[in-house]
Amino acid sequence: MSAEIIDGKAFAAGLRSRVGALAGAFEKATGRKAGLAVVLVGEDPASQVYVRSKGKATLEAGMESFEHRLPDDTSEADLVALVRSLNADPAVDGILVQLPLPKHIDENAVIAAIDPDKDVDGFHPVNAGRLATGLHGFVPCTPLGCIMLLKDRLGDLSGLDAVVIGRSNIVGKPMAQLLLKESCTVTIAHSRTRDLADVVRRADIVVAAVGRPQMIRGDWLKPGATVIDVGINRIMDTETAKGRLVGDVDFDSAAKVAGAITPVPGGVGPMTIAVLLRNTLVAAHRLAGVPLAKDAI
Ligand SMILES: NC(=O)C1=CN([C@@H]2O[C@H](COP(=O)(O)OP(=O)(O)OC[C@H]3O[C@@H](n4cnc5c(N)ncnc54)[C@H](OP(=O)(O)O)[C@@H]3O)[C@@H](O)[C@H]2O)C=CC1
Ligand SMILES: Nc1nc(=O)c2c([nH]1)NC[C@@H]1CN(c3ccc(C(=O)N[C@@H](CCC(=O)O)C(=O)O)cc3)C=[N+]21
Repeated sequence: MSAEIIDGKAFAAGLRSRVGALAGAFEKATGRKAGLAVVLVGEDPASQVYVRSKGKATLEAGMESFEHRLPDDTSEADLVALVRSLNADPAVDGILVQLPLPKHIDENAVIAAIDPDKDVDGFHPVNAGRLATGLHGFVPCTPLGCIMLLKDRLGDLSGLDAVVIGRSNIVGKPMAQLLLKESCTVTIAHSRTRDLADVVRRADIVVAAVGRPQMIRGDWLKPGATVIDVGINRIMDTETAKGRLVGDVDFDSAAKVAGAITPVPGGVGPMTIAVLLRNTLVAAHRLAGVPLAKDAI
């Protein structure tokens, strides 16, 4: 058996073009473009790549992109002051502060300073609380992108056994909340989980968000399972002696057992950016008081 490859890149391209069309309609209705502000502190090369691709995608969708690059030694107070000025800026609908931040800055303090109604990452405790209690709010981009791919492939997820590996605030926990909302039976595994292989073997849906290259192997999977690989790990390829990107799942062995699997790259990553644009467009409509049909995107 060989798994179907879930083409996140193609799905994300479709989502981006739908967002683009609605962004055009928003501009016509309001006379201004929806705007996303991205804040990057420091020179981390991976973060710089992400921020550049977010900016490019924002412009391509017909939205305004505001990039703020701050030096590594920026103080927490200065960063919070910038966030507050973006909260107050009527041209800015969405605010994203790229993580991780330098060690001397308290990430929670910065996230808490973001206006929850501009928090398109969905990281603010108010939005986490809204998700946990079933209220409308912003949902973190990566988990929301994963749910879109799962529903596209499986339709109704109700009653399925789902295992999420990882319990971070930005991926694992909101992912589990979303699967619960879809009426899956959800298990959250983490570094203290005993016999992870045994937990994974029960699952119809496996979401891997660990940060350990190729950790989840094909022989752990239930045959036919749907595997969503969130991991982004840069490793050195021993054969070519070049760096390459791999997920948290050992793709080759998993693809022999799974029913469907997302690749890395080209799976969840592109969805994260497309959902970010979607969330920004939703924020713009709410802030401008322009209605957007519930299932428009
Ligand atoms: N595609 C995309 O758009 C995105 C990809 N990522 C990628 O997803 C991965 C996870 O990111 P993130 O959630 O931020 O990472 P974190 O490091 O915040 O969390 C990792 C989680 O994995 C758990 N874990 C670590 N080791 C093991 C183990 N041996 N067995 C089981 N669980 C383990 C940890 O458990 P514990 O809590 O016990 O420490 C923790 O809950 C990374 O590769 C990251 O690069 C992240 C964001 C977006
Ligand atoms: N405030 C904040 N919000 C985030 O959403 C956020 C963040 N901080 N910090 C870092 C992580 C990581 N992340 C990714 C986004 C896109 C790809 C992506 O597009 N990946 C491509 C490959 C890109 C490459 O080649 O490097 C792919 O998987 O195909 C990956 C990872 C968002 N994150």
